[in-house]
Amino acid sequence: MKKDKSAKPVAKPSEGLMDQKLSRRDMLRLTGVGGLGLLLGGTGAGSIIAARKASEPAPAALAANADTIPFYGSHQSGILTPAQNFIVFAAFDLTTTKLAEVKQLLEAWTTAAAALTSGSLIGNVNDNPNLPPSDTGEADGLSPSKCTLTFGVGPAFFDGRFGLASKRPSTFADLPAFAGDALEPQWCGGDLCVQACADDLQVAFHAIRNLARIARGTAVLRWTQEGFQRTGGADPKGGTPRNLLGFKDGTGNPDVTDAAAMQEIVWSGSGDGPAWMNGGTYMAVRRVQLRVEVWDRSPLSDQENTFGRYRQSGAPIGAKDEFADLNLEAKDAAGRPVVPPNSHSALSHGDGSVKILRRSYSYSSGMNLKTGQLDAGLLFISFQKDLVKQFVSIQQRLAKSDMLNEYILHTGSAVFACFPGVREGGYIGETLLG
Ligand SMILES: C=CC1=C(C)c2cc3[nH]c(cc4nc(cc5[nH]c(cc1n2)c(C)c5CCC(=O)O)C(CCC(=O)O)=C4C)c(C)c3C=C
Ligand SMILES: [Fe+2]
Repeated sequence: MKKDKSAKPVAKPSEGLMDQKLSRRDMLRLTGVGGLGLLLGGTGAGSIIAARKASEPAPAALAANADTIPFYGSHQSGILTPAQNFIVFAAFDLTTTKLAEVKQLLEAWTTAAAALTSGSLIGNVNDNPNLPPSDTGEADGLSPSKCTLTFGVGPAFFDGRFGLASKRPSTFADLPAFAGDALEPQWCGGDLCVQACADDLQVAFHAIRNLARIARGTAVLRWTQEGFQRTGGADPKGGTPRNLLGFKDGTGNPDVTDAAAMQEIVWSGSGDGPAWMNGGTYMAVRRVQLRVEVWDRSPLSDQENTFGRYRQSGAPIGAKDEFADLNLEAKDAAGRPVVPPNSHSALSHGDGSVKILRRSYSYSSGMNLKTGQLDAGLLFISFQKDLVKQFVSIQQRLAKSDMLNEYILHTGSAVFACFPGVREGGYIGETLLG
């Protein structure tokens, strides 16, 4: 992570608050005024924005670096972006009831996100010995690591607090209860979400930590979950990653380079809902615990029948190639379906007309001290233009009769409307709040 040259004080030394000697009491007073005032002795948004001089390159201009994913664009990054190695997912609750403060937060997050994804330090107070640095520092010297930050709002955002009830997309609501759900409130919901993905866990953690810090006084963390896939270093060929049940996971995903397919499956367009979501998408998040100990005692043939795919190759049962089409009509010599109808692949595929874009990560959160079992699983994330027609219809089929249900437990659930992309000079959520 490079030092942002503009991190020097904008004011002349004798003029700026940042250059005055401050007593410990002054500092406590300044840092106690809430997140957006933290670091800054004033509006957080204003001071963060002051961190980059107009003459210096905007973060998008730095995107030439192969390690940088552009932050600005017509869609948010972190959706079609090939999955990076790590995720730190964070859901936030707003503590303010003032819409102006929410807007101020999203403006401050925009400036911070542009810096975080381009590898710059946040803010202009990083070398004043008398103030807490505006960037927490753990990513100093690290590359941007393809960091993406994806922002969304939950259905609760449209309750009475901010006068935005009329802007709620008509079908945007918490997911219905599904058979077998074992949801725990600590892994559910949120007014806002930030999905931080990067090829380095410390870079992704740093992003969430600093966004949470900036939010102080306006929003608080509600829940977080870290996740991982195999790294590019361990799998330089970049094959389909395997989940913690040992199976390739992502094979049947639609092609993200097919713009027409993405328009059909992922992006909300004109006529699909409110204009403020044009170019946005809806995210479903499910924290799914895996009963790995039970799975590990199951014979290979049971495991393969459960997914309807071979473990080694990832090919559908009866086929050789990982990417062969699922043939759900094929029968064996005894007239039985080759791919079990209650297998995960058969049920999630259905008749093939309803698709979603999955972008999940494995997680490992230690162990259950009572049972001695691992708390490991899948942070399932999917993007779709219509949660009800796409995610809910598939999950209803799975919840009813998926053979995989014996080995999984859905413990967390949330949905978010992910805004369209941010234009340079604009801010996250501008189409809704502007
Ligand atoms: C409601 C949506 C889905 C949930 C929840 C879900 C959970 C889940 N999935 C796996 C592992 C695999 N899923 C696979 C395919 C697959 N899964 C879904 C949907 C949900 N999965 C879809 C739409 C598909 C693709 C179907 C198709 O059209 O081919 C596979 C097979 C390989 C692949 O295509 O990725 C695996 C493996 C787990 C472990 C899990 C919850 C813990
Ligand atoms: Fe699946």
